[in-house]
Formats: sequence, structure tokens, C-alpha cells
Amino acid sequence: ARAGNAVGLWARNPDRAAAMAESRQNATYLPGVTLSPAIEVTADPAAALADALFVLLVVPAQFLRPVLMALPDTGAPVVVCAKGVERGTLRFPLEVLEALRPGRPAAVLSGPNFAHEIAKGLPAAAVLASADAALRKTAGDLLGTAGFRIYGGDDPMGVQVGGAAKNVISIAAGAVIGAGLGENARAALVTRGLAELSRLTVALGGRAETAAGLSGLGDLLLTTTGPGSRNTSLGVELARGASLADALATRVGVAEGVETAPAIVARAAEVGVELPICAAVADLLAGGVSVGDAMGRLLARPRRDE
Ligand SMILES: NC(=O)C1=CN([C@@H]2O[C@H](COP(=O)(O)OP(=O)(O)OC[C@H]3O[C@@H](n4cnc5c(N)ncnc54)[C@H](O)[C@@H]3O)[C@@H](O)[C@H]2O)C=CC1
Ligand SMILES: O=C(CO)COP(=O)(O)O
Repeated sequence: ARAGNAVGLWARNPDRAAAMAESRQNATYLPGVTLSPAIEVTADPAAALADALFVLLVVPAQFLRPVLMALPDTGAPVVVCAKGVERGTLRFPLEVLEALRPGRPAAVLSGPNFAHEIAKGLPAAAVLASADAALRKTAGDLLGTAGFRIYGGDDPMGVQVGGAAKNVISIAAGAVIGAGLGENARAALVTRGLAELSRLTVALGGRAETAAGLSGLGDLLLTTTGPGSRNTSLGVELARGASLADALATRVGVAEGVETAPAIVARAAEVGVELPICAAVADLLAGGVSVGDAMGRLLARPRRDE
């Protein structure tokens, strides 16, 4: 909307959609932000999608499939903003889309982008990656503003791996801090986490340099260095003794790393890639190991060259 487009915003719940249309706020998920008059909120998906040049899918990774199934298919290209891996199928978001809408032009938008800062118009950058050069250009042109700099990318798999893996590594970073293991440990963990992210990217056909870009290193820098990240803050809470159920019950927004941790480990195993840090997070979330024991396990791995 800030870039000068008319936007249809579909919300599932008719009461919430009506409240948002009336108050011009999403009080639950983005309190304190006034919606632009160019955004028309509706609970009718057909109305939201009418004349849309493309569709932004902005629900958590586990809900992409049911949401896509609920939306009428207008033939419009799709830009996915979710960062995760679907449990069960072990698919990345664009793979879920391809299964439901084969051949549809699609892109992924990702980067170090806390929603509340984007909503305030603070400067930020993201990468819009697609195998479809025309979509990359039109969606990049339409979404970019003076303060929101969009880079194009032709490695959508690498971008998706970065977005998904960084959420898991953020939980690990939070756990290390919450357990008082120190900032050296966090830096080591994030760096070796980046190596995991990079290995998986390459094994799935992406490029190692994508891991060093906005969607990989960039997002890791944002979310592993402070409590502003929901995944990192979840890791802190778990390390301080909260159960996963209690930690999830007391928060509003999603922590994508919870569902993605076991899924990304399993997906990596399919292509013969080991993700020790992500696996440690999956075990921590499953309640099978303490933070101290998980760190001990990582430190005890056979020594090798970096
Ligand atoms: N919030 C942020 O700063 C950023 C979030 N993302 C990614 O965007 C995706 C969405 O995240 P958020 O909006 O932050 O999550 P959120 O937890 O704040 O909001 C979730 C949204 O999904 C809807 N939802 C919940 N259950 C649903 C269901 N069963 N079916 C359909 N919709 C459902 C909720 O009504 C809500 O609108 C995630 O993959 C996240 O990693 C990416 C960049 C930044
Ligand atoms: O992906 C994000 C910022 O780029 C949001 O991170 P959290 O979901 O951990 O808050």
C-alpha cells in the first residue's frame, strides 16, 4: 500500500475482518499500527483477490496448504512470505504451492524484516527470489518503496532454506543465552548454524552465496542477536525452564522454528546432509535433552576442518 498499490487483505475470521476494517488496526497481531486507507480488509477471499496482479501468502508455513485450498484460484502469480518447512511432507513453501498449483509463477520474499519495523516504514531490505524473471521484476517493482529495498534473486530454494533454517538456529541462540552459556557460544553456534544452512542449500540445488545474503546471514544477524525475535525468545524461555507447552501458551505470534526443526532435519537427511544444531533444537523441543546436554553433544562431535 505504501508503494501506491490498492491492496485487498483477506482475513479468515469475519468478526476480526470487520473489526479491522472498522478500527483500521490488527489489534491482536500488529497492535499500534494504522492500516493504510489503500488496504481493503475483507473476509471474502474472492473480493480480496479480484483483479489482483499477484497474491502475497503471509500465513505460517504449516497453514499454507489449507489457506491455498480455501482461496479461489484466479490464476494470479503467488509470492510466499512464510519461513518454514511443512511437517509431514517436508516441503518448502514453493514446493507446497507447486503441488497445489502446478506451473504457477511463484516467488519467495524473505530477509531481515521484523514486521513491526516494516509497518513503521523504517529502512529495510529483502530479497524476492523466483525462477520467473518477469515475476521477479513486476513484484519487485510493485512492492519496493524508498525505504524498503528489494533485491531480485534467482535462487528461490536457497532463500527458502535460509528463512526456514534461521528460525531453528534462532531457537538455539536463545537457548544458549537463556542457559547462560555466553556470547562466545552463541557466536560459534550461529556461525556453525550458517554452515548447516549453506550445506543444505547446496544439497537442494541452491547456491552457497545465497546463504551469505539477506535471507541467510542477514536474517540470522537480525534474529539471533536480540530478544526481538520470537524464535530466539522462545529459546531463552525454554532454557530458563519453561515447558514448550507453557512457552507457546503465553505468546501470540508463531515461532516457526518449533514445527520446522524436526522437518528440516528430516528433509536434510533425505539428501544425506546432517544438521547437528537443528537436530539438537528438535530434540530440545521434543523434551528429550537439556540445553547443557545438547551443547555437550555438539562439543563432543568428532573434530574436523572448518
Ligand atoms: N512477523 C514477522 O516479523 C515476520 C514473519 N515472517 C514469516 O511470516 C509468516 C507468518 O508470520 P506472522 O504473520 O508473524 O505470524 P503470526 O503468528 O503473527 O500471525 C499468524 C497469522 O496466521 C493466521 N492463522 C493462524 N492460524 C491459521 C490457520 N489455521 N489458517 C490460516 N491462517 C491462520 C493468524 O490469524 C494470523 O493472521 C511466518 O512464516 C513467519 O516466519 C517473515 C518475516 C517477518
Ligand atoms: O523472520 C523474522 C524477521 O526476519 C521474524 O523472526 P521471528 O519469527 O523469530 O520473530
